[in-house]
Amino acid sequence: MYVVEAENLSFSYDGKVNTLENVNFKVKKGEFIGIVGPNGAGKTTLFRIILGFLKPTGGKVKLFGTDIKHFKEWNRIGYVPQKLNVEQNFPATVRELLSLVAGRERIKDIADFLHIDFYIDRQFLKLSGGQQQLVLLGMAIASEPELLLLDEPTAGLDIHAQMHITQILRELSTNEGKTVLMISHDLGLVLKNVDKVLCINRSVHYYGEPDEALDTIEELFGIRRGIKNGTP
Ligand SMILES: Nc1ncnc2c1ncn2[C@@H]1O[C@H](COP(=O)(O)OP(=O)(O)OP(=O)(O)O)[C@@H](O)[C@H]1O
Repeated sequence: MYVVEAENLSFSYDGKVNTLENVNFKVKKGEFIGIVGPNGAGKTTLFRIILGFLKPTGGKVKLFGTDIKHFKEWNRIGYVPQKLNVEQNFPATVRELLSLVAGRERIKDIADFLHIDFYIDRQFLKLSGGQQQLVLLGMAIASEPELLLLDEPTAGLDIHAQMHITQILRELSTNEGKTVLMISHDLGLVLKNVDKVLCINRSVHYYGEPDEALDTIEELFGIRRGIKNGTP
């Protein structure tokens, strides 16, 4: 059984233009998948479909073997948004935010695991971008979901924060068998850390091991290497 399966998945916002067209891919338990593609490629749209916010206009998506039309076990899925959309003076501390989704013991476990304990009583909005991302990840994993979706979790973070988050995602997939889907524009980070790359631009251009993904990705992004096969 696969954790996520897209079969000839298509989606259109306006009934005319397909934002996603004939998308096919399968994700096994414990896999760490990097989703890449140009701006407007349909990556976030794909997430919205997997999260049940949008319905496929063609084909289907299965979660844990069940057609999404009939899927009800949403607590098996955790979602990490790019940022928390709250008022500028939103006063909650990290602990208060975590207590919305976890009991005292679980908060302690999460804080230890993510190394966020030393700022747990600080106001969320006064934390750095990297610290905020870890808290959002903490909220998403509080209910121990089996599938985690992350929308650009390392955007705008420095190299240290990027590595910390990626290392945690690697650990969640390798050691705890969580399945992780991560949208990212950071090709270096994706190619170095994931099990498989899903390269999408309306349809799937590449789905497989990172080693062989580079040519397709460069083509898709219109990047030309200075020297290829010895010729400039
Ligand atoms: N609510 C909406 N209504 C109509 N069109 C939309 C809506 N949301 C997104 N789109 C369009 O669908 C296409 C795909 O958008 P999507 O946000 O899925 O791309 P993306 O790959 O996540 O892009 P980015 O890398 O810029 O975040 C774009 O052309 C976008 O303008």
